[in-house]
Order: sequence, then structure tokens, then C-alpha cells
Amino acid sequence: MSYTQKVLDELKARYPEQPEFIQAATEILGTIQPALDAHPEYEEAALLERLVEPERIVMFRVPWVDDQGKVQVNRGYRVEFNSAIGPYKGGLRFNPTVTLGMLKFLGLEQILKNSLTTLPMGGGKGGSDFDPKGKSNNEIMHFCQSFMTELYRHIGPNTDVPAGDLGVGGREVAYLFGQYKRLTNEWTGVLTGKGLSFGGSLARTEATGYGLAYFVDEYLKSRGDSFEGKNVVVHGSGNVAIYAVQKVSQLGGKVLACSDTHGWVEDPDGIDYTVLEHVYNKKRSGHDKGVTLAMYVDEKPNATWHEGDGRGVWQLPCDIALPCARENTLLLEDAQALVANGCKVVGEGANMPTTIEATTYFQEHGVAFMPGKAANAGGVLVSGLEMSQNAEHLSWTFEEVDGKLEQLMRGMFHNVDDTAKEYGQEGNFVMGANIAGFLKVADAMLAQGVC
Ligand SMILES: NC(=O)C1=CN([C@@H]2O[C@H](COP(=O)(O)OP(=O)(O)OC[C@H]3O[C@@H](n4cnc5c(N)ncnc54)[C@H](OP(=O)(O)O)[C@@H]3O)[C@@H](O)[C@H]2O)C=CC1
Ligand SMILES: N=C(CCC(=O)O)C(=O)O
Repeated sequence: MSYTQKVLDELKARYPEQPEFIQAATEILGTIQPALDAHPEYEEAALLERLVEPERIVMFRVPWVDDQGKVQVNRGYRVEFNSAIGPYKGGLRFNPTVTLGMLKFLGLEQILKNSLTTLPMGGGKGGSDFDPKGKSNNEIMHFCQSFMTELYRHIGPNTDVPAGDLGVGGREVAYLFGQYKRLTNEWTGVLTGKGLSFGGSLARTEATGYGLAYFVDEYLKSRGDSFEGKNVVVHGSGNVAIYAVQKVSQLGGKVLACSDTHGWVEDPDGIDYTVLEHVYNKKRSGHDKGVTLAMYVDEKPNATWHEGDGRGVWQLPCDIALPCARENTLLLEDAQALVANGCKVVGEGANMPTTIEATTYFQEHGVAFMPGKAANAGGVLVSGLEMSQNAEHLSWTFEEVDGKLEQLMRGMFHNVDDTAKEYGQEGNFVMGANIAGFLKVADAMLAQGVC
């Protein structure tokens, strides 16, 4: 039995209640064995057994009072997964489906993702089963203040630097930051995604979506192609999706459709990202009762709203698919429909949106599949640049940040592409990303001894 299979079997036996974590570990361990074959010292040092076990997990109670004066209780977590190459770095997710296993999947992905950025950032992830939907700004503030009252003692600019993710945007990061300052009497770069008036980086809001478009565009360029004239479908219409739509359009592509949890919208004129911004801001205004993406057609009468499952976007004929919502939202049946309708490229803006079965189907049918740990790394990459700016007490221009983002994302594609070729799997960007991300972390862990 291979080393990776042994470790994976042990994980499956130990954590049967954490399916998303096992899914992420299966994808990673299922592709890095060729790198391990060349390094028997990794098994001697139990390196994989240590890699898949978080260095620390913090779990805590989050009590808060709602607008009716009723006491509510949620659960809070921070998975400090791996600090071999830098302080723990990763988002916070506020969503009623959050579990420890989900955050461990996100944290494991984050380790390799942050490694691929070439910046000194370790991997972590946290969040809560708090649902921000339908909550007033006052309630979100009370929750964030209570959440940070527990978390602050575990984080810091050189220890653990949280940021946004699903359900956590600029509003939540700002409330969290305000509470951190009160508790520590320190102004530091302890969170990223901050507001521009208090240490936030220009281009951080746009970074994940832009980075996705740059990564896919570099792949297209490497094959003598481009976004020009390409039809694109996007799943999701949140922070990642909005700016992916903007940048894809700027690069010559036409985004035909996008979605939210209430349905999906198609626009023959091409999705207008500024309208998506209006919907996003209304949803997060603190008065979002009943606001859905259906609002898009109010501003764009040529568009059509489809109530129901947002996965309807996968039925549209397209050249490129960009899943930007959340995990396991592109299933085998969706992959079959996309391939049948001519899709040739999939770039993951979300974390693990494509199931293993769907990924395999794409790879077996000649679709260029780019995993989120590489393609969506633009967000954490610019978070790293925000940390740099905070550390030097400087603010770079939008063009400086966006230029660095584009340069690093295009370079990341070539690192992933070259690594896949080096291991005899040209075009297998899942293997390329996993091995390229893994090797840097593994070397650091080996050098630092048994810790
Ligand atoms: N924010 C960041 O910096 C980064 C985020 N990511 C990943 O990208 C993905 C999206 O994150 P982000 O854009 O920040 O999150 P947002 O909360 O801003 O947006 C999430 C989007 O996905 C939709 N959505 C949520 N749940 C479901 C579901 N079960 N089925 C279909 N659609 C759903 C939401 O619809 P609705 O509005 O109706 O809820 C919304 O359109 C996540 O996987 C996240 O982990 C990756 C890298 C960086
Ligand atoms: N949610 C993010 C961004 C994390 C960060 O900016 O620290 C991700 O990379 O999944």
C-alpha cells in the first residue's frame, strides 16, 4: 500500500463524520504520491500524518443578544492548521452549515493555496454556524464583537490573520477589527479585507475574481487562445463571482449567466457586474428581507430570471465554466451537461465546488480543469499584500496591487503547468497544484524537525 493511501485510510477511519475534510484529503493525497516516491525521508518523518492534523483547533461559545433582546448562542471555530511557511492565514466563514469538518477541508486547502502564492503565509480557517442572512447590522455587530471577544487571544499579525469568506465581507471584517482593537489596545494588520480608511488594501475586494480570470487567461494564452468571443457561465454572484464577471468581460469574454441560492439569471447581452454589485450591497445592507438575484432583471429587462436551483447555469452551452459559490455545487450530472454542450475549460473560483466524480469526468473528457487552490488564490494573495502594506505602514495604488496580483497569478499558472509536466501529467492541473504547493511546505516541515 502506498504511503498516501495508508494515511488516507487512517483519516477515513478516524474522521467519518467529516466528509468534506475527507474529500479534500482524498483529492490531495490522491495526486502527490509521485512527489513522495522521490522523498522517502518524508515517510520516515511522518510528514503526511503531521500535515493532515491541524497544529491547533480552537472552539468556543458565541453568545449574543438579538434585536428582540433574546439571547442567542452560536459556535465559533478557528483551525490553525499549518505554520511551517508563515503565520496561519485564511478566511472566516459565517453560514448555518459550518462544521469543524468543513473548516478542516478549507484549512487543508488553504495550506497548499497559500504556498502557491509564493508569499510567507501558513494555512488556517475559521468561522461559525451564525447565519448573517436576514440579520440587522446591529445584530451582526453584536455577534462579531462576541466572536472576537473569544478569538482575539489566539490571533495576531505574526500568529494568525483571518479574513473574509462565505458570509463574511467588509462589514463583518470591520466589526471584528473594531472589537480586536478594543481588547488589545493595538492597531495591527491582524485581519485582512479591512476598509480602505483603516489599513485595507486597494484591489482586495476584486482580488479573488480578478485572480481567477488572470489564471484562466494565462492558460488560454499558453494554448494560443484567449477569452475573446468565449461564452462563460458563472455559479454564484457574491464577492468572488462579481469581480470574476468584471475581469472576464474586460478580457473579451461574455458571461451569459450567474446564480444565487434562489435561482439563476441569464442575460444575452452579457451579465453586468455593476448590477450584481447593487444586488450584493442590498443583500448586505442589514435590511435584506426578500432581496434576491431576481432583482437583476429590474435593471436589465432583456435578462431572464429562473427561480429554483442555481445549478441551472450548468445547462447553458458555454466554452468556460467558473463555479464561484461554494463546495460541491458542480456535480457529475452538471459536468456531463457541460461537456455535452461544448465546455472546454473549468476554473474554480470557489473552494472545492466540483465533486471528485465531476473532476474525473472533466479530465477524462479533455476539459482543462483548474482547481480552486490555485485559480482562486488571488484573494489570499492580495491579503498577503495587505499584510505587507500594513507592516510597512504604506498604502500601494490599485495599479501596483493589481499588477502584482496579475504577475503572481500568471506565474502561478506556469508553476502548476510545469510541475504537471515534470511528473509526466501534462495538463493535470490538480496534480500540478497539489505537488507544487506541497513540496514547499514539506521542505519547511522537514527542516523544522518534529513539531
Ligand atoms: N472571499 C474570498 O476572499 C474568497 C472566497 N473563496 C471561496 O469562494 C466561494 C464564494 O465566496 P464569496 O464570494 O466570498 O462568498 P459570498 O458570501 O460573497 O457569496 C457566496 C455566493 O454563493 C451563493 N451561495 C451560497 N451558498 C450556496 C449554495 N448552497 N448553493 C448555491 N449558491 C450558494 C450565494 O448566494 P446568496 O447570496 O443567495 O446566499 C452568493 O451568491 C466560497 O467557496 C469561498 O470559500 C475563495 C477564495 C477567496
Ligand atoms: N477566503 C479566502 C481568503 C482568505 C484570506 O484572504 O486570508 C480563501 O482563500 O479561501
